[in-house]
Amino acid sequence: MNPFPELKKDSQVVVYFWKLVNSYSKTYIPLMLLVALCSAFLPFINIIAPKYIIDELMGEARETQLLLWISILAVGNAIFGLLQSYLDQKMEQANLQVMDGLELHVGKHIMNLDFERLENAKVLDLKEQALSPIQQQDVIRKMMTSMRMLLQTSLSLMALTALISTVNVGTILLILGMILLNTYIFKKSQQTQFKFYKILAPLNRKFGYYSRLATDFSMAKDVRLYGMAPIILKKVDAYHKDTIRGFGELYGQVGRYKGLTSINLQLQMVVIYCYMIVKVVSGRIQIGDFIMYIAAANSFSAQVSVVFNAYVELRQMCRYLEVFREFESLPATMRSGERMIGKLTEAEIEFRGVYFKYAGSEVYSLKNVSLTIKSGENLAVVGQNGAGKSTFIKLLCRLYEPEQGEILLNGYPIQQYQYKDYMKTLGVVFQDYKLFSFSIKDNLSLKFTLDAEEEMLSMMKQVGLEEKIGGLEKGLDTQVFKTFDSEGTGFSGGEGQKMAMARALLKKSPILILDEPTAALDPYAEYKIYSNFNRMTEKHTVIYISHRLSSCKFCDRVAFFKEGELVEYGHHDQLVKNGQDYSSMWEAQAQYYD
Ligand SMILES: Nc1ncnc2c1ncn2[C@@H]1O[C@H](COP(=O)(O)OP(=O)(O)OP(=O)(O)O)[C@@H](O)[C@H]1O
Repeated sequence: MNPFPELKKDSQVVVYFWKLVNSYSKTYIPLMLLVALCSAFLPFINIIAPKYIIDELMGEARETQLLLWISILAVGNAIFGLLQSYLDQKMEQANLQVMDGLELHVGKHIMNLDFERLENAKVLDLKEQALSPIQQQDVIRKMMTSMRMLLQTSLSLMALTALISTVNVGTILLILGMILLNTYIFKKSQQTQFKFYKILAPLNRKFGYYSRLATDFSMAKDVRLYGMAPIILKKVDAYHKDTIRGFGELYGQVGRYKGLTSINLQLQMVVIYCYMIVKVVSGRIQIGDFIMYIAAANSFSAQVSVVFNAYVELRQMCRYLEVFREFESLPATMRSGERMIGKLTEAEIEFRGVYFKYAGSEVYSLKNVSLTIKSGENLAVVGQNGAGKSTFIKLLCRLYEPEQGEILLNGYPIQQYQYKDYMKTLGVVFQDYKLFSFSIKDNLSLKFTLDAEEEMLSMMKQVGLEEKIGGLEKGLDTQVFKTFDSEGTGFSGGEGQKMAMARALLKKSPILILDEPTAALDPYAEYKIYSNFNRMTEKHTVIYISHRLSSCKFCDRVAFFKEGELVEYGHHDQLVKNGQDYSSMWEAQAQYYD
């Protein structure tokens, strides 16, 4: 049997995390080494000093010698104790620093993950399996502690082996044999826990979702109006039953393993005591030696157990952390090119024979789409629900990659540009835009300068939020929502949409994409926005999706999508004249405006 299976793989995991830990706290590892050194040599005072005290008591009983050994015992323990508690407290601080750093590390990784992966159940389960051991089971700290225990006990063991060998090498072999057995039992118990945990991860993800349903304010309306509480509670109850049953089985098994380990240890001590008593009775060792060897054997046994258990635990932690590395190394399918964009004044977009279908879907959501949007042009994208309009936008925003064909910006495929640079060229308002619980200023996402504040206020006026902001005591510094500030402000659907529009316009990107930008606006606000629209967007190439065809009139071109295909393309008047689907849709809407 190979006692060190997969040593190479584990060492790589350990080295990777050591580096990671070190990058977040420079003191963590040196402190850990110092604690290990202190803890390795502390047991010796308590093993050796009592022997000399007893020898002295059994012999000449000199007061000075007795006092000396008792002082060594007391002062040594006190110094080590103080030092250890000081180091432990420093370690706690360093540990907090590391944990915060890792949270940040994980957060950054998730924010940079391909968007497409965030809707893949397997990736989401992997994410749960990777993150929950770090966030909830303290795996990194356990790994580092195992490393420390390995180091400190190895040092202790070297010294203890030398000490015990002076009485009998066989004692060491006996202890080692018993401990190997215990280690095997410990390993089994660890494997049982790991298997259970893997089964639990997807269940936990579901439970997390159900809990959010119950507590998330944004869901509260639907939950109440559709009487969803019993369904949610039923699902939570089923989850609880499953997990309680699973934990019951797990604890039963782990308990049996612990019982076996304890029986083993008692047996081992009985054998050692008998052996040492025989030695004392036959006059081969003194009482002082008996006490010292028993203490040394006890300590040796405990330390070897710690070494093996620390090794098994370290390997087990590596299993958890491997999953984290697997998650972290999910390849980015989004290519980022080398081409820089710089400050663009012109932005011409071209779709060339683009095909796309969503992962797991048989049907193409976009089929052979080709069109060119000239720099500064306004394009309206229209079509029935599910026609492919948002997909067209998502591909342009690089949330997904086309399966066939190309999308070009100023003549170069968009994948050839540096990803971050490309993102700067887009100002987007999605249908499900989000406002954050930050100040209005932060929501508008500009670095604060005096000019920027004036610019923001002027934009607020253009989008029709002037009165709203003017009525707020703290103006642009007011918090959005009341999550962290009871004086925070809420936004109606239409006001929120105006904020999202202002944010996109303030980004001053050459391309502006608006997905139903006025769906939540009242007719007066919509009229106001549209009468300003051409002036507000004159420097942009604009693409916007709308179901209100009246708004297509002021656009340079209209692209009409049907079942993923671009079936009509041209100016509004021309498409109305053509008498096809667009014109039918126009007439259907126009009758409500007559
Ligand atoms: N994430 C997804 N996974 C699988 N299929 C999707 C996904 N998103 C959209 N689809 C499908 O792709 C097709 C095009 O959807 P898309 O959202 O682009 O339509 P749309 O024209 O924007 O519709 P709407 O007017 O309702 O917003 C639809 O058949 C839709 O069901």
